[in-house]
Amino acid sequence: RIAAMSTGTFVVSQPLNYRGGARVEPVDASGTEKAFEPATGRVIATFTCSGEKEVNLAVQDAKAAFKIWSQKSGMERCRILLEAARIIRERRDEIATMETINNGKSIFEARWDIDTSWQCLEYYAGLAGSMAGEHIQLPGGSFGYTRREPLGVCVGIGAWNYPFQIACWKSAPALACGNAMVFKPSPFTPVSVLLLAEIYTEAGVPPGLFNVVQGGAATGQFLCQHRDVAKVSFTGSVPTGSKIMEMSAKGIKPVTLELGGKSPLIIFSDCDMKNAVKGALMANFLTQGEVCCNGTRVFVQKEILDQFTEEVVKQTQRIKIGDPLLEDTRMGPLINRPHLERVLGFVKVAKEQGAKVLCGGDVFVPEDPKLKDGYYMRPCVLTNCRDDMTCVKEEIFGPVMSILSFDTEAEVLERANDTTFGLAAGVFTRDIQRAHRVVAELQAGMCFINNYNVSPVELPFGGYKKSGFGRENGRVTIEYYSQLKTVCVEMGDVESAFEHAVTPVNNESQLHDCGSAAACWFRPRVLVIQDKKMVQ
Ligand SMILES: NC(=O)c1ccc[n+]([C@@H]2O[C@H](COP(=O)([O-])OP(=O)(O)OC[C@H]3O[C@@H](n4cnc5c(N)ncnc54)[C@H](O)[C@@H]3O)[C@@H](O)[C@H]2O)c1
Ligand SMILES: O=CCc1c[nH]cn1
Repeated sequence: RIAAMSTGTFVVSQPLNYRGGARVEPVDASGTEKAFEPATGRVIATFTCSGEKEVNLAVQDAKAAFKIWSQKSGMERCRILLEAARIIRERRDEIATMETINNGKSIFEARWDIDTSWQCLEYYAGLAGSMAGEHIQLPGGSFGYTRREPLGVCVGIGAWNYPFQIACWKSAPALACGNAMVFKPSPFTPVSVLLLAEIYTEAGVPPGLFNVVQGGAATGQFLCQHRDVAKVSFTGSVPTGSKIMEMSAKGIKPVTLELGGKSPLIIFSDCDMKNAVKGALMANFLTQGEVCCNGTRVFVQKEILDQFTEEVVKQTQRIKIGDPLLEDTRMGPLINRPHLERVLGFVKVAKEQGAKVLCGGDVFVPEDPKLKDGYYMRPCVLTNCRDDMTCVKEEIFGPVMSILSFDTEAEVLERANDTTFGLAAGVFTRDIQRAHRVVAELQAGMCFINNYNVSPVELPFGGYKKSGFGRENGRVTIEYYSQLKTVCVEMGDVESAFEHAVTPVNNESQLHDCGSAAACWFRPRVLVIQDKKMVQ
């Protein structure tokens, strides 16, 4: 039904909270918010932000569902996640349409996002059945083993640039590990995550396992401070990430922080020029440049600066801007008017600081009259940039590429790393040794060689430095949504320290000859106390 929609027609008619397996209106409020269709500037939803009582109910439902879900075997969870992945795949166009309407990204790109969403569910479904601990042999037939157990109720808080995908990248590993989740999307993009909640229910997760609360900072704070929340996974800006970490620290809750960036893309003169130009566009203009890992500082080796710049400008000017639901559109509107103004402000400051605008950087008004109140701008390429300029130092989160030139590998590495961020980095070169040498030196969590902004779900994604910590995707993320329990099993008798005086152990062979696990651990301490030579 939604897939058949055209821009300017959709309005939200159902509640946007999801609790106990159904859409609900929140029982209390912490204000209201409006969601827009960026393509037209129309309001598509006015909704109530969840208050403390609603957050409590969502966590309570999640807690109850956790009891059921965490008792299932990995294979049982796997089957349900695979079914959810199948439904997402089947409804790909409908979900992508919803994402495009509420976020503004082109439908062409939104379909890619939905693909990396169901792929993520499939990937963690596959891992669910193989989550396992270790068995460790101890002396005298005693042994230990470890159990990888879920954490409990996890909170996911998302940004507005990849609303459906972020919800999947957080919930898939969380649910695969046996956790429940309460998810809060950005108030700018409250809509598509409801489709995910319904799909999980249809696929067979227990009611309450995946709940959605809506709202901004206040709702987010209730979630982070809730005593029954075991973990917070956050995607958003550095300042908010810092507050999330502070709140979580008070409750000793582990956090995953997926934050912002100002990533370098290094183009050496021996690169394949065609691919390097394509890579630079991929690194800067997906989702109107509103991508955390974008390579917005494009360092180009002097010998090819003019040729590269000319080609990048030519390709950038060819990007079709307009109605994001049209098949041939490749750049839609930015998320909202304040953000558009902010991005245009960065271009203005760049010019004032001496940068040269080679193309774009201004408002774009589409011919279609229904789009006249949308938030469009032309993608921008800046040259004459210096490392100390605002456009080169700060995350713009819009379609603005800064080109910088360099001479040597050592020089570019130093400049590329001279940032407090460390999310991503890229290098284009035909020299295989240089490629690996350079990425080994780059201070970034996600590095690309001869490509940029591809997101295979098998690979961990996350930042260094102020871009955050913890990872999404890849096998390692299982560790961020589970905890390890160690079980020590005594097969002999308990050897108590208090039953009789312990004879000092005099040599190595005696130490290893002890009959029980406990004896092995306690005797060396006695040895330290009794053997004067050792304490001296
Ligand atoms: N590293 C990544 O994977 C990744 C992905 C997407 C976006 N981002 C980053 O996100 C930023 C843009 O997103 P944004 O503008 O939505 O970020 P934001 O930090 O303003 O908001 C992110 C989320 O946090 C919530 N929030 C705000 N204040 C809060 C508080 N005090 N307590 C709890 N929750 C709170 C918001 O409502 C929203 O849901 C950019 O910096 C971008 O780089 C990072
Ligand atoms: O915006 C940054 C990259 C990303 C996409 N989905 C989650 N993170």
